Amino acid sequence: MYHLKSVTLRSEIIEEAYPFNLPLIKNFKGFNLRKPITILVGENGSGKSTLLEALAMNIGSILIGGEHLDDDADLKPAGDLGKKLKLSWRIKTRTGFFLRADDFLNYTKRLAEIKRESQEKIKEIKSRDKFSLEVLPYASTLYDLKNLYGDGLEFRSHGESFLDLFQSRFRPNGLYLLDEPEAPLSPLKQLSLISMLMEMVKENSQFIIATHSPILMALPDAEIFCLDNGEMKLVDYQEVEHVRLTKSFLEDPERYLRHL
Ligand SMILES: Nc1ncnc2c1ncn2[C@@H]1O[C@H](COP(=O)(O)OP(=O)(O)OP(=O)(O)O)[C@@H](O)[C@H]1O
Repeated sequence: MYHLKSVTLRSEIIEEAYPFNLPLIKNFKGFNLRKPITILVGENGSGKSTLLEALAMNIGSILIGGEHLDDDADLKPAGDLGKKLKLSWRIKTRTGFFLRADDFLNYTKRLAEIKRESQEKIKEIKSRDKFSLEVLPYASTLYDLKNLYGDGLEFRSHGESFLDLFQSRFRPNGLYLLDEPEAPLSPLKQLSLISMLMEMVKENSQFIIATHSPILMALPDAEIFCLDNGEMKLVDYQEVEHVRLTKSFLEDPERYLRHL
């Protein structure tokens, strides 16, 4: 059984500033989550990330690769919107995370830094006193990193390490908010991601995914909301602009290119 059931507004919106001035938010009536996977599509700037961030703030999700949600000043407006949202749950879960592909690079870099700093610290302490217990916290950090990520995300390509991260951080019964997870992934690896998500759904996890990828939009067991024109509308896969345009372009790229 998946977790989040519906999102509505707690009170009327009277604020004028971002994000309340976005057409999507001005017209927001709420939405139901009737499938384990909810996909948000729409033009650039339609408000997908804003909505995901507001949900993450309301839920108190762990942000992978960024600061703690409450410490990230950029997320303050989304937090204000988050407070206005009323979430109803089938079964509330505290498992899960919020992942923005943009944060991911910082994350692997930061992990590599922590690893290097810990190794250097251990070396430095041991050069002073071979048996010092001061090494323990650093050794424990290295141990945790190895346990979570094996020999290191930093030795893998972006796409590979991104998938590793999913694999190592997914837990059953979680709610996962993913913002454009396709960003570092080849089409083949997007299929791997689909396969991973399908496995996680079998383990009672739920996903809300903002994406521009026609491949990810084809995820089975998903409902697709299109956020264009300031409204949230349920759409069929074949109706989505990204799918229609990509298909038509690939059939005959010249037809488009000669007009550009
Ligand atoms: N901190 C901010 N202050 C003011 N406007 C903002 C802020 N963040 C985003 N916006 C605006 O809000 C609108 C929606 O942005 P959002 O990032 O939610 O769109 P999106 O649908 O996720 O777009 P994309 O597909 O390009 O990622 C955009 O017009 C954007 O410029």
